[in-house]
Amino acid sequence: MSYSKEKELAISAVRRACGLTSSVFNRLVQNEKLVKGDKSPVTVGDFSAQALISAMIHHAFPSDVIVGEEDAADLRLDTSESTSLRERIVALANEALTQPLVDGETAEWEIGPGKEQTSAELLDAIDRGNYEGGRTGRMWCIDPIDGTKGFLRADQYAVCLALIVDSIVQVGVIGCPNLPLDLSNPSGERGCIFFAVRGEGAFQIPITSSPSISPPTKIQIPLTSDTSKLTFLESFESAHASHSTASAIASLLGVTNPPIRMDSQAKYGCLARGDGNGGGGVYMRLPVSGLGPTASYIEKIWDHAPGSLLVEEAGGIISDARGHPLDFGLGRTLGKGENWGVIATGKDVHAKVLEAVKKAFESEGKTLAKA
Ligand SMILES: Nc1ncnc2c1ncn2[C@@H]1O[C@H](COP(=O)(O)O)[C@@H](OP(=O)(O)O)[C@H]1O
Ligand SMILES: [Mg+2]
Ligand SMILES: [Mg+2]
Ligand SMILES: [Mg+2]
Repeated sequence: MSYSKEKELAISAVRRACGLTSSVFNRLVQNEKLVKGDKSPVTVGDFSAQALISAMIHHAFPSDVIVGEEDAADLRLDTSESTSLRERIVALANEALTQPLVDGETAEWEIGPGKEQTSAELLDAIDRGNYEGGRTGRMWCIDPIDGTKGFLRADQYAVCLALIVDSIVQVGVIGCPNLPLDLSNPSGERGCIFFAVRGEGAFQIPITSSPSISPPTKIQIPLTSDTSKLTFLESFESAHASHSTASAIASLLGVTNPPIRMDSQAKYGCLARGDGNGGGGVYMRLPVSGLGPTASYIEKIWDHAPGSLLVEEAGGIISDARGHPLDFGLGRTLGKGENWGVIATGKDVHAKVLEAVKKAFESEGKTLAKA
């Protein structure tokens, strides 16, 4: 099955959302940030980007369901703070929704100039992301700003969108407005969109372009069997993934390159295009405390769905610490007790990395056997 319409829609929605979030950052004021129940931050950028992407999906594929990270409950409150946030979000989402097409975009799903959505429609668009997930059917998965903490630091973040069909990711798009096109030239051009369709390879385009303007660059994880040449890609936030376990694993593999610590699924893009020192990378995400059923955090599907496809299409393997594939059919998360972290790397070294993970756990007194 070809997913060309879905791919085009996803790239167009992600590109618009990246424009929106970049402009929000430049105009962000302090009271435009909320703290969610789990103490994590959310901004007008997160809400308006989810409204935009969800509205575009609904317009193009009205019967598809959506799992989105954010919900509009806080925006529906009858307080002055809520009202002003809501007004900002509606204005931002409409500005992006009604922008004219860029070269190469198809008008089919275009909401278009003069078709502003009402506040009620946009709040409903955000809340359309409340789907509980599941094993069967077509389901879109939105992380409107992945790496909100990076976004607030003016560092890396990503707008992430995936189409999951019967629990398998078929289309994945990751927009990284602040990521250099070439990581070894940090002062060079910034802004990348990564995309993949299952069976068709992984690609990068500059955020300023579209696949029909300039041909996308095919990206690939470098082939290597020498684990000492690997570069680790880790969360910037030490509360999100254990830096110390990652460092123990790197030592066991003889790695000498310093880790790249970066927010968001931009890491999956870096892995897929071979950033580091030419020796391939490893995305390493292990819980800070506990493991499996006792892990301190349950991973969300929107934090990994597009990245997982990008890695597979670039010649990599993604699994948990036991080597089990990630299961996107368990609901909004990768499953309490079902997922044991995330490890992604090139095909040739994946098994060796898992061996090292096992050894590192044993020396921490942890076992990979299910409790
Ligand atoms: N304690 C925790 N452990 C692991 N991941 C966490 C976490 N708290 C938040 N996260 C997730 O980590 C994501 C960022 O990924 P990374 O750590 O690779 O930068 C966050 O996405 P959002 O920023 O979209 O909320 C959030 O979903
Ligand atoms: Mg969040
Ligand atoms: Mg996220
Ligand atoms: Mg997010």
